[in-house]
Amino acid sequence: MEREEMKVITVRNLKKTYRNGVEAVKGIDLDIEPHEVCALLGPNGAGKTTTLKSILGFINYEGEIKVFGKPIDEVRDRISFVPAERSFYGYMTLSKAMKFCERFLPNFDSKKSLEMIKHFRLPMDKKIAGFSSGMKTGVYLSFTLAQEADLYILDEPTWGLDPIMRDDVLEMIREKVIQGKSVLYTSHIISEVEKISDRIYIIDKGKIRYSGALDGLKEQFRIFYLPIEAMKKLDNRDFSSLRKVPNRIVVLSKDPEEWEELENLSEMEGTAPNLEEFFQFLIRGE
Ligand SMILES: Nc1ncnc2c1ncn2[C@@H]1O[C@H](COP(=O)(O)OP(=O)(O)OP(=O)(O)O)[C@@H](O)[C@H]1O
Repeated sequence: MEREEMKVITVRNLKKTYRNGVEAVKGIDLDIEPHEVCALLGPNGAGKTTTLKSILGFINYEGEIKVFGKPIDEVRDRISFVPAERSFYGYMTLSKAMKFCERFLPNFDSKKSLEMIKHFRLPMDKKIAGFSSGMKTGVYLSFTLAQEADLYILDEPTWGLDPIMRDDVLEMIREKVIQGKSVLYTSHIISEVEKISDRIYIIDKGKIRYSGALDGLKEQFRIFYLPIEAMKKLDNRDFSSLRKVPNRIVVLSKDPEEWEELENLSEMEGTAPNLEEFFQFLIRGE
């Protein structure tokens, strides 16, 4: 218990079934460590937003969630977030929304926010409802990242941004960790996750399919390309994952004892997977 209190977020057996019967999250555990960028990576509809909404206490759920060892309502002042829906400021102009933030967001740094608004080249006198999706993302980031907090929870923080702005935002996120803060964010863009995350949770169909440090992947797994005939020799074997590509079977194996045998069959050394390959295996593996 004492060790768990050291964690930034602990999620235990989180389940969420919406009223329409959709089981969006089916019993997941998360441990978000301090001073890390942790990514929740998954395809559309995987349950990422539902997980963040549960952590933020915006929806009812089953299971246990603690943030800084406490229920979320006791630590809200230490958290800043970008929500999935970017419609909160509705028909306010950006300058009016800014005044709203100055009044209601704890530890809000107006100067920093203005700098970011300038960086995103957002017009102060126009209504936010008329902004493009990338501009709306810019608005929320300009408010959220200008708030002094210990934990940043960001739902798709690069949604709609052009590649240059996207890179800038990734740097801003990384910068938070350098300053000693912690970040949990969702994404379905693998290259982004690879660039800035220390730890990843891959989620699909409401379940965690992989969790661990990004570096750990390359040490733990090997990929082998085998001729189709080799498949017979592998019958009834329980590999981490198998995929078919034209004329080849691709095997992802976590068992070092197996690697030599697979190397002989493929007549090639196994390679460490990158995140893209690994993700394809988990999500599209057979
Ligand atoms: N309010 C809701 N009512 C009913 N079903 C919902 C609701 N919100 C989400 N869902 C469903 O729950 C599942 C998980 O959705 P969620 O938004 O958590 O996924 P996601 O991983 O964030 O997806 P995306 O990357 O597309 O935003 C989906 O099947 C979705 O249709």
